[in-house]
Amino acid sequence: MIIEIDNVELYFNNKSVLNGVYLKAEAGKITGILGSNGCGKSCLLNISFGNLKAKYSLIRINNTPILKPLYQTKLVSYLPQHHFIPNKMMIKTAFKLFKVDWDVFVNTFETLTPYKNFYFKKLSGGERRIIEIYLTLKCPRKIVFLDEPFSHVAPLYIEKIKALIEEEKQKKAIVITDHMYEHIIAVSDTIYLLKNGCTKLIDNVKELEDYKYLSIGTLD
Ligand SMILES: Nc1ncnc2c1ncn2[C@@H]1O[C@H](COP(=O)(O)OP(=O)(O)OP(=O)(O)O)[C@@H](O)[C@H]1O
Repeated sequence: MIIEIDNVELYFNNKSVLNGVYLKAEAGKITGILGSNGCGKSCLLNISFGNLKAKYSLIRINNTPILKPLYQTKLVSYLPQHHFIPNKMMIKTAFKLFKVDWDVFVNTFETLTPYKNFYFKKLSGGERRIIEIYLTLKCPRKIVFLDEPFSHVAPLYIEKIKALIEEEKQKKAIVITDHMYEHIIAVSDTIYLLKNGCTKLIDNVKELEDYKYLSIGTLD
């Protein structure tokens, strides 16, 4: 499975946000997007998922244009930047809805074992995020978009999430963005820098310094 996001143009009140985006993600690879605050990363994921309408955008899957919002195809799961599971939903209900096995989950995240019958509102922000990331990654969808999965998550859990991402990439196309650039660089097979509304394919991570995303010497 190959997904391409092409020719995206997005404006808010005549201000251009995206104007020359091309991004390709494929099963077996993790595609990372880096970029500074406000450069349009979340907008790009929302446009790709289909819940934000751009002036122009073209999504192709295996070379075939997708003319309806991607979320209507049941091919994609999406972790937005903010909590998306309702406060009043029970955790076990969410696992059932996403068709994800609770017992396998608690094998990896033992400390969350007592929470099966809790409502989401009873969890800390990070605990909630871990469950949302896990459900987004593990549910039976072929394309996964992850917007800031590492923020608000403790270092040990970040390592577990990275391992899960590596595991899931074998059968899924995963697109990921986060400001924790070291983790994005570590997991990604392909990296795009989003800058001035355009994506730039990064061949060598030192280019992240040349394009002034990172200070010179950061990666030494
Ligand atoms: N609904 C909206 N109306 C007007 N402007 C918006 C709207 N949503 C986003 N923007 C603007 O679009 C730009 C891109 O926003 P976006 O959230 O995609 O950035 P981002 O790269 O994800 O940033 P961050 O890393 O800080 O989360 C920003 O300048 C933002 O102010």
